Amino acid sequence: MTQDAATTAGAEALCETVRWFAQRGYCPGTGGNFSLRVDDERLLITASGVDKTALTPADLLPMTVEGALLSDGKPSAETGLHLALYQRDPAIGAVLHVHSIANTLMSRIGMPQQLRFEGYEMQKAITGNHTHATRITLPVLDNSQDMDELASALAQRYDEATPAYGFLVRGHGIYAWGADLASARRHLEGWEFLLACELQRRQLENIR
Ligand SMILES: CSCCC(=O)C(=O)COP(=O)(O)O
Ligand SMILES: [Zn+2]
Repeated sequence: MTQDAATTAGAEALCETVRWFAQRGYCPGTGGNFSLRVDDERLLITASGVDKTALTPADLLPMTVEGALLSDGKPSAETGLHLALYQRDPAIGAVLHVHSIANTLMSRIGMPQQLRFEGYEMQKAITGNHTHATRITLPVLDNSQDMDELASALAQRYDEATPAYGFLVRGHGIYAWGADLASARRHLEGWEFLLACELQRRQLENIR
């Protein structure tokens, strides 16, 4: 597929964002997957199993929002979740998924259905939040190797996930999205900071 200038620029920007996270340890063992909406019908998504620390546009595959692959290659094993989000909300412009120690552990300790955050200035990184003095919630879905099952669990909890612009998958990682790449990245950085703070606070305060 030949790409127009906007798609080429979007691919470069997505790769820069992926490398930024990966080089900071958010994508160990090729973990994580990333996508960017190109227009109403098409998106770019990372190929499966590639090293995210050195990602280039050649590692991005074009596909339709309905799931038809538009080039050769094997798209992310978690493509189904990305598609479910783009299909659910045409305003979603980018979806980012990473694996960190904080997001993996925080979804397991006490097996929560959601995590609550209160009192952190960083809460303002999540669109719609203007103060630390409120409580925000991040839903936790049980992990599954069946993307249809995960997508249907997400559909049932979508109203909870909407204001969070994200959700955790238990023992697995976090998904975050936004209207564009910059806001998706801000949401992901914000949630990762909040999760790392809470994990460390629990350790320091001996909370289970
Ligand atoms: C080695 S991590 C296991 C797979 C995973 O959870 C992930 O995010 C990466 O899968 P992909 O097919 O997108 O490379
Ligand atoms: Zn994953």
